[in-house]
Amino acid sequence: MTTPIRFELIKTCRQTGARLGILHTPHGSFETPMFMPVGTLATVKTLSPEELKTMGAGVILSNTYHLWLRPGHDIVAEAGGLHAFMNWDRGILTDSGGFQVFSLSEFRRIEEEGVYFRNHLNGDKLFLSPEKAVEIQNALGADIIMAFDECPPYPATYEYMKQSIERTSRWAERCLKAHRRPNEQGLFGIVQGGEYEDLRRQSARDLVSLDFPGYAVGGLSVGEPKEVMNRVLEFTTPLLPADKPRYLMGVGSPDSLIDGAIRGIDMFDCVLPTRIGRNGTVMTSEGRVVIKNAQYARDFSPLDPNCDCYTCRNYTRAYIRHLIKCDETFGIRLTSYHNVYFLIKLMEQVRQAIREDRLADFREEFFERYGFNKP
Ligand SMILES: CCCSCc1cc(N)cc2c(=O)[nH]c(N)nc12
Ligand SMILES: [Zn+2]
Repeated sequence: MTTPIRFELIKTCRQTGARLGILHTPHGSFETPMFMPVGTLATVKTLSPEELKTMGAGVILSNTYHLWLRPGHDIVAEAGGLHAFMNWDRGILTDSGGFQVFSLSEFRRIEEEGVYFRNHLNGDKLFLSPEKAVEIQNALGADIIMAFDECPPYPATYEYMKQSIERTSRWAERCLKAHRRPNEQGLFGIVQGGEYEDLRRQSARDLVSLDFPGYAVGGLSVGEPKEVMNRVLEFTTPLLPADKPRYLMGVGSPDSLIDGAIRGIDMFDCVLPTRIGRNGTVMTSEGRVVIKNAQYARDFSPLDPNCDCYTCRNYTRAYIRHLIKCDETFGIRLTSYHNVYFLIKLMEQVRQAIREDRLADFREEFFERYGFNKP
């Protein structure tokens, strides 16, 4: 079998152990560590593919659960798959849907065969299994697809977590068997286990024995303190093969991206930049700015004086505040553009710091300026 996904390790930062790599996919090769913007319903909200390319996005995400419900994976397949449907010719990754079922739907029941739940849009009864999740992702046609997993809430008891990861491992094997396009789409396994080191080891051992082309660390960014996330990463990423890509799911604040890269993560995704952008909050090199605040009414400087994005080169805080206050769509386009650009460029700076073996120094400088070190 020719694997469609290959990770090329370029170098390791001598200061931190962070990795500089290249993720090779059927739709291009992209440097890592990378930030992947999320386009849940086949669009990164308010941004065009051309804008995403201009800012340097390589892989974007879409969502099995949402696209299954609307417009239906059969329609996307008829369009020629997600790349054709959304006019995106670079990398696409789809999540398997389990997380969204647990986070969006009520009245759910988890059984060995799969998950019974209600459609969050109309209340219809639905069932999602490892086989169905892979069937949908095979139809959507993303370059990277994810195994169907359970992401237990935080905190979860040890007993609950143990039976959950053992079922997730059985589901992972069923996903591999159900995968119909292994030469075109790389199926990643998702390590679970919460904050329990022995369960993380058990989950990683099970999944690595199945030899996936890549691995995700799941079950984080679910409300746990950042110290817990960092501790879990410290003992989990070394369990994963060094020659395979490592994807930390749902992680996206600037400090977590830097701390995740330091702990050996290559790929990140998060809805944060577009989600906070829609309520007028932006990330800048000097910390977060809530643009609606009255202090910006006569502030004719850019969102971020150290940013060269389209928004920061052409518009002022006063103008963007005005648009957001008036619910003008162009306002959230400008904040979303800047926020996605900010995280993509942050990862460029992280990669440069790895090249120069100075990621720990970069972390110190960035945290100081952003205000992460403030008590
Ligand atoms: C488009 C969204 C992708 S990431 C969603 C996500 C986010 C977080 N935080 C955890 C998980 C997880 O454990 N499993 C799965 N499948 N997905 C997760
Ligand atoms: Zn900007």
